[in-house]
Amino acid sequence: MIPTYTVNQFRDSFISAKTKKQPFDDEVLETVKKILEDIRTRGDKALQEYTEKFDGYSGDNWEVTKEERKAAWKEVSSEVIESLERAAANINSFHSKQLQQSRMMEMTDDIISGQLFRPIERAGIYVPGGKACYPSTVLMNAIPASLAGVQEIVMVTPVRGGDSIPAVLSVAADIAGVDTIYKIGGSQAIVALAYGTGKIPSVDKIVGPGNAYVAAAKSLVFGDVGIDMIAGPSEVAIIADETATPSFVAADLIAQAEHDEKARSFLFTTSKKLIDETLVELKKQCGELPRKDIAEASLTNEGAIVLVDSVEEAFELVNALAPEHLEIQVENALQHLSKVKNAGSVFIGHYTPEAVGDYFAGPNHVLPTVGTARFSSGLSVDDFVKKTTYVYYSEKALRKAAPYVETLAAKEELDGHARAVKVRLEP
Ligand SMILES: NC(=O)c1ccc[n+]([C@@H]2O[C@H](COP(=O)([O-])OP(=O)(O)OC[C@H]3O[C@@H](n4cnc5c(N)ncnc54)[C@H](O)[C@@H]3O)[C@@H](O)[C@H]2O)c1
Ligand SMILES: N[C@H](CO)Cc1c[nH]c[nH+]1
Ligand SMILES: [Zn+2]
Repeated sequence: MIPTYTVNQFRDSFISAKTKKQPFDDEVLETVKKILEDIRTRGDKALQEYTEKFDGYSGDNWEVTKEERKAAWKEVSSEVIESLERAAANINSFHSKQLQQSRMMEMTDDIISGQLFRPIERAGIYVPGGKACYPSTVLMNAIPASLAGVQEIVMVTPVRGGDSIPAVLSVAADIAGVDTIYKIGGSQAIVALAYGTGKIPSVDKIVGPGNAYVAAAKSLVFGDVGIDMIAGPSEVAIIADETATPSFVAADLIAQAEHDEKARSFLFTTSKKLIDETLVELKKQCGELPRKDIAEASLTNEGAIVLVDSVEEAFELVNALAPEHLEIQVENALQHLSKVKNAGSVFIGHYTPEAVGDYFAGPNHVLPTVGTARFSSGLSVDDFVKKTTYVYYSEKALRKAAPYVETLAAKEELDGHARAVKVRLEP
């Protein structure tokens, strides 16, 4: 099952530059480059061929119709609808506090400066669908976009067998304010959203998690469109001491591992006893799991348990790892929050499983992975807002600034710049 490492072995295997994980390999990148060129050249025809090849859907009409979206509500149970609506309310409430107004930074008679906050006009959201169905990811992607005031939210997600997407995704899309849904997925969907294909309109920014093909496509289209991040497989790091409950720890490691064979679940603990008991629990709990094979492969090949000398040492390793999710299951957990430097999202105490954040608590679950939490953040309203600065100077203000601007322009040997000031102040 999940291997144990010493602190040094863990550093060498997971943190050192040489062994650091990449979200996709060269082979995936080459495949996606070909798909990109082909779709840019042949548009809808190529999109249809790739969608048939990878997702088994051969039709050439990808939009989920208004009638289908209406009918979907009848296929979803009232419990699921209520859960989605309650989750959406929490996500909405958390993200609404991220909204910012355009603002003036300075306002005198002679100088005005500030920032205009404007929403992106068209956003594309990717909802993964290869190995599981993620209505929660519809909410997490689309609610911040809706709150930001995005004019058109276009969702893409692959069919999962048959020729339609799961009804629950359509219901979640309605709840979250998605305008249009296309049943396309993988790198072909990202390329279609980036450049348009005839039937699929292009967007200004693409957000959302996905597998290696999706990540590679996002990296290739970046620049022509905006992206939120290049995400790798899901991750959780748990810091636990002797007060942690082995069955809770094991459950949380498994909850991440069941996403994907490549998902990464780590336990850093000061307690040898907790390790022994967690290993027993992992065996027991995996046995009961429908997605047992995925979880076991993930834990065995990508997971790690590390016995540390102190909680401080655990934080040092976690900050170097910069995991997507961090759980702190130690005594007085809240008091350790200030030790967190690098993590996408933190879950504090014995009764805050990451799963409550995945679905319900309010913070976003689209988060930086594979160490990118060192320099980036999870999805938020900010991802859908552009900030344009503005400045006004009166003649008097320009006169005061002129010597400094002219000196700097001269230093850069840009006489035209100096002239643009001088010409205005000449008698
Ligand atoms: N961070 C988050 O918020 C979050 C949420 C949900 C899921 N995830 C992660 O997202 C990932 C989802 O991956 P997934 O595979 O389930 O769904 P996915 O929708 O990202 O990928 C499936 C698509 O990949 C394409 N594909 C598959 N094999 C291919 C091949 N050989 N060549 C070219 N294209 C191919 C197909 O078009 C298919 O539709 C998982 O790693 C999961 O852990 C993250
Ligand atoms: N844990 C995932 C992000 O890594 C998000 C998710 C969606 N559904 C369940 N979990
Ligand atoms: Zn999850």
